[in-house]
Amino acid sequence: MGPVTLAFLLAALAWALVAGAHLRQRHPVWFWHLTGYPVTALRVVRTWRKVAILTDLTASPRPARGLLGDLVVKGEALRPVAPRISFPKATRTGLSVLVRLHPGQTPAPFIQAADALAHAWKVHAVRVTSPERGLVHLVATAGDPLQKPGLATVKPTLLSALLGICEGGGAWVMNLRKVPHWLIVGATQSGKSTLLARLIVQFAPQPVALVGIDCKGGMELGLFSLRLSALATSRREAVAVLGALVARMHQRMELCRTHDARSIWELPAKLRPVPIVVIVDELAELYLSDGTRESKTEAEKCSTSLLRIVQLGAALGLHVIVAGQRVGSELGPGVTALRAQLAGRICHRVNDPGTAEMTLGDLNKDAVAVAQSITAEEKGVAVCTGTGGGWERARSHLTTVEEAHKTAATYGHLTPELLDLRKALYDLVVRRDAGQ
Ligand SMILES: Nc1ncnc2c1ncn2[C@@H]1O[C@H](COP(=O)(O)OP(=O)(O)OP(=O)(O)O)[C@@H](O)[C@H]1O
Repeated sequence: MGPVTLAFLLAALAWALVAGAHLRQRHPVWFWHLTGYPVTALRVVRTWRKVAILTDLTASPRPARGLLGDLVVKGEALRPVAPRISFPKATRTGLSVLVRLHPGQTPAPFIQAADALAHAWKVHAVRVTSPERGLVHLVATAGDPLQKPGLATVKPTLLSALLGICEGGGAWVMNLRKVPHWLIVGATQSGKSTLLARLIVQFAPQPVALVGIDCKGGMELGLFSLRLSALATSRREAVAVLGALVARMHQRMELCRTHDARSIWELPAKLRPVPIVVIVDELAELYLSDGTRESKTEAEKCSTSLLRIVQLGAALGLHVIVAGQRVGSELGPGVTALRAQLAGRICHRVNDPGTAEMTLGDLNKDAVAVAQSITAEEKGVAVCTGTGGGWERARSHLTTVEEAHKTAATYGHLTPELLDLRKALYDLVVRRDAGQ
């Protein structure tokens, strides 16, 4: 090889490296389609049989026992057959494979083998779902898209909030018209309050009343006080606000009954009351009692009112979003009933397996395992339900204090007046000043 050819080859290599780096940064999806996908697809096809055998995903056409003269011989089948797979199809962030199950096979061993598949295919994660009987869908994500999340775009609709991005690259949306009440769980510093802030930023421009209950002295939700129709910063205030909301709920019931409507959405637009979203930061502050009669009574009142709102409120335009570090029965007898009514679940990093189990366990076992694997560095990362595919890993958009102030100032004039709630809070002040 002459020096000119060598120089040309080196220049071409250097150009390819620079172009590759540019493509990877500017057009990661193209980069994946041109480079990562072909290699990974070939790896999937080449390793499938071996991986299937090692992870017990095969079936044997012959029984694993036979007769040798008068002896029954038990042992491994000679030729285990791996289930058939489709050719891997490229997705924006990885690839997907459809597996046709052998008769007698179920998706369960595939869910257990997901980690082994991710290692064999050298991808970040493999998700297993079963879109129809006899089929298993394996979705592999090449890298972790939540490391440097961008922000997806969606058309804004009433009572829906774009929270961040899902692992599959789609938008993470909370839609209260579809799932009316939500539970957000996570250890301290896992990202709960940031998620609540994001929710308020998203609901602030909408014709929606926002009511805050932040018994940590209003430190988190107080940032948005200009856009909140009421803010309770202690449990005493929470009792008053929740009581007023229950009374308001009964008025709405009567209004619907008078107009033969089964929900506020069936009422004529000019009669329809404004939807109310109640946001509770740190549930435990409402339930825990120091043993005194007064604190027990307050906790019971909070528990009863919250439960009534989540049981009856959805059709009446009352929605509840509750955040807390734990949601176990140790907080009080009402918590388990409340949790059962909060159909939407979001689980950030947790300190103990029990909390992840309580938050997601009734939905999907492998969602629990994924929630437990969220590390302390992955702030804002959570496993969420209600995304269409059962559950998904997602990361919220980081809302800064400046953004919170700006939102409250910009949309403060849209705050609906809920005079009964304000009056309930005012009466408390009057009673306190009167020494009652
Ligand atoms: N989506 C995110 N992306 C990047 N950083 C985040 C994200 N969400 C939260 N954080 C960071 O994590 C830290 C803790 O977040 P946050 O206060 O929301 O946690 P928390 O669960 O409410 O904690 P606590 O229970 O102690 O109030 C914040 O400093 C914030 O900057």
